[in-house]
Amino acid sequence: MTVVHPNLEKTDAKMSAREVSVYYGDKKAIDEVSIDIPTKYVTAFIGPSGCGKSTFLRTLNRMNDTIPSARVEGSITLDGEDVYRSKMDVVQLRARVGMVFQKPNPFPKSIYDNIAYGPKIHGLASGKTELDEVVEKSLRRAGLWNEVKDRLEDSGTALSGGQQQRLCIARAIAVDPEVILMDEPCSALDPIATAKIEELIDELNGSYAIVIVTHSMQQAARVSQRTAFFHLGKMVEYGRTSDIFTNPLEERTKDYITGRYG
Ligand SMILES: Nc1ncnc2c1ncn2[C@@H]1O[C@H](COP(=O)(O)OP(=O)(O)OP(=O)(O)O)[C@@H](O)[C@H]1O
Repeated sequence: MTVVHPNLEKTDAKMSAREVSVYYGDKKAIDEVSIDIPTKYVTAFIGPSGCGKSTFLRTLNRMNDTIPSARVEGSITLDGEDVYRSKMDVVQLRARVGMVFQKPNPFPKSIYDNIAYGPKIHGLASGKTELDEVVEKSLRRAGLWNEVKDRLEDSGTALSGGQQQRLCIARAIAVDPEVILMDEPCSALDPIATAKIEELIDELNGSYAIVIVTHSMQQAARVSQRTAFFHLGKMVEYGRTSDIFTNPLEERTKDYITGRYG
C-alpha cells in the first residue's frame, strides 16, 4: 500500500498507472504501483538503487517492450487511452511520451539532423524552412541555440556531455511531446552542466508533464513539485515534494531521506 499525503490537492492527470506490476522473467521488479502523473508538474521518483524507479519509468512509454523478459501487468493510460492496447502505435507513443537517458545518446549525425529527424519522420514539418524553424525553436527551448547556431553541421557527438544532454532534450521537444521522462539525466554530468539541466527543467515545467528519476535528493527537492519514494519494487509514499522531505510519514522514507540507507 502506498501512503499518499492527505493534504495532496487533486490535479489533472496526464498519465495514470493502476496496480502496475513488472516482471523480468519470474522476478517481480515492480509491485502494484498506482500513481497519477500530473499534467503541469515535475514528478520525481526517488529510492535506493535497484528499487525499480527506472523499470517503472520505462513502463510509461513502453520502453520495456525492448527487453524480451519484461512483462507488464495492470493499466497505464495517457489522456485516458490505454498505452498497452494492441493497436497502440508505439513510435507515436514514444513521440508523445519522450525520454532522456542517463547517458546522453545523440545520433551519430549532425546537430541539425539530430533535431530534424523526429519532425521529419512524424511529418511535423513540410519543407526546409519549416524544418529550420523547428530545429531553431527546439534548440532555443533547450537553451542550446546560442552555443551551436554556427556549427549546426558538426556532429552531435562532438559536443560536451552537458551540451549533448541538452541536445537530447531538444530532440525530445522537437516532436511536440506531452510528457518527458528523464532517467537520471544528470548522472554523467559535472555540477555546472547539472545546474544547466535543472534550470532547463524549471523552464520546461508547466509546458510538459515531466517525470525525473534521480539519485540526488537535493535535485528532487530543487526541481520537482511531486515526489514518489520507491523501495523494493513498491511505491511507499507519494506527495508534494516539500511534504515528503519535511514531513515523511513512513519509516522507510524517513530513513532514506535522512541518509540512513541508499
Ligand atoms: N533488463 C533487466 N533484466 C532483468 N532484471 C532487471 C533488468 N533491469 C532491471 N532489472 C532488475 O529489476 C530491479 C529494478 O531495477 P531498476 O533498474 O528499475 O532499479 P532502479 O531503482 O532504477 O535502480 P538504479 O537506481 O540503480 O538505476 C533490480 O533488481 C534489477 O536488477
